[in-house]
Order: sequence, then structure tokens, then C-alpha cells
Amino acid sequence: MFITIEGIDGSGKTTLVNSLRKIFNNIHFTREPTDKFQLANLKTLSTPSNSFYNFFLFTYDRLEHQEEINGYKNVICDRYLASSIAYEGPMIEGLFGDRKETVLWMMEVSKMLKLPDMIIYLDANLDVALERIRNSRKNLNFRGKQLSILEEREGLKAIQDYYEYFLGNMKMFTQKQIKIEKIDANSSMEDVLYKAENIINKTIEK
Ligand SMILES: Nc1ncnc2c1ncn2[C@@H]1O[C@H](COP(=O)(O)OP(=O)(O)OP(=O)(O)O)[C@@H](O)[C@H]1O
Ligand SMILES: Cc1cn([C@H]2C[C@H](O)[C@@H](COP(=O)(O)O)O2)c(=O)[nH]c1=O
Repeated sequence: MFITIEGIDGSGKTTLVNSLRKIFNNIHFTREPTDKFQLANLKTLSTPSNSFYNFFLFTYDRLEHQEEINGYKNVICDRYLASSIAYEGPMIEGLFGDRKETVLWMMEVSKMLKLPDMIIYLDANLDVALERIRNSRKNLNFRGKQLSILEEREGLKAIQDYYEYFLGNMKMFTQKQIKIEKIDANSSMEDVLYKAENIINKTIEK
């Protein structure tokens, strides 16, 4: 089973994954961007061409990630293709003028990549997520690189809207049956973990 954990910055993905690692010793955990990602080349998400460029950086990183993902029976990945759709899609849409066309093109470019069997989406209220990011003193840098789109609420809203559009219309974009599990990420870490653990226990191959 290939499960990905998705959500906007501050939704609690990393916190959840760190707890899941302690519970499931029969699952291989990984994340995107991978440690091999070429950080220095990342451009700020401020123009359609920058996001177009970043999308290919993340897609190349994902292509290189396939061998690891295909090497285990059960895999959980903290962020994957849906993150590219949500984070690069809003700006790339400026090149297509249409959200559906944008996502169809991004999925076509990603055609050679393994798709998840399940996406666990941590559904966080924007203001809750922003507050958490501020409280964690995370200055919205992507590991040292400023992603300007995340500086203001509207940027994160655009990302959230793309997540919801993509996850809510998955059948328009792939024939693969991908199970979408939404968890209310505004509740306690314990509650999020309890729900995620139950979902995963029902899903992974023993
Ligand atoms: N359910 C929760 N309730 C309260 N605080 C939380 C919850 N989940 C995470 N946090 C806190 O919010 C901050 C961000 O959490 P975390 O780094 O896990 O989010 P994330 O989704 O991985 O963000 P990013 O994508 O930016 O890495 C951390 O300080 C974490 O302790
Ligand atoms: C996989 C992927 C990630 N991103 C962005 C989303 C986040 O802002 C950072 C990753 O930061 P994290 O705190 O380590 O989760 O990268 C993206 O824009 N596109 C992608 O495909």
C-alpha cells in the first residue's frame, strides 16, 4: 500500500508522521521533497514561470524517488504529487487560464509516476495553520528558502482551494481508484493520531 499524507503548511503532517513512525514498524516512511532535492534551485512561488520551473524540480525529485517507493510493501510519504498540484497549480494556472486544464496537464506530466492507493488529507483551518506556523517560529522558509506565496493568508488559501479541488474531483484526473481520507486537523494531535492510526490499520497489507 502506498499512502501519502497531505495538507497545507502547519496542518500537522510532520507531527503526525513522527508519531506514526513510533507505532508502525512494518511501514517504510519517506517524504518529499527528498533529502536529495536541490534546494538552491528553488524559485519563490511568485510568478507562473517560477512555479512552472519548481514543478519540474519537484517532479524530477519525485521521479528519482520512485525506486525507494516501489521497494517496500507499505509506504507512507509525507507530501507527494498532490503537494505539487496544490502549491504550484495556482500560479501555473496563469499559463493555462483554466484550473481543470492546469491539473490535467500536471497529471499528464506526472504520468510515469506511481500514484498513491490512499491520500490522508489533514484538513486545517487557515488561521489555525498560520497560528501554528507562527508559534513554531517557522518563518515560512522552505528549509532556508523563502516561499513568498506562504507569507500571507491568501497564498495559503489558494493552496488549500487547489487541494480541495483536486481531492474532490480525483476521478476527472486519474482512472486509478485513490481512497481519500480527510481528518479534521484542527483537533488535538492525539485525536489526529488516533484517527490516522485507525485508518492505516484498516489499509496496510499485513
Ligand atoms: N493537532 C495539533 N494541535 C496543535 N498544534 C499542532 C498540531 N499539529 C501540529 N501542531 C504544531 O504546529 C506546528 C506545525 O506542525 P507540523 O510541522 O507538523 O506541520 P506541517 O503540516 O508538517 O507543516 P509544514 O508542511 O510546513 O512542514 C508545530 O509546532 C506543531 O507542534
Ligand atoms: C512536495 C512539494 C512540496 N512543496 C512545498 C510545500 C512546502 O512549503 C515545502 C515543503 O516543506 P515541508 O515543511 O518540508 O513540508 O515545499 C511544493 O511546493 N511542491 C511539492 O511538490
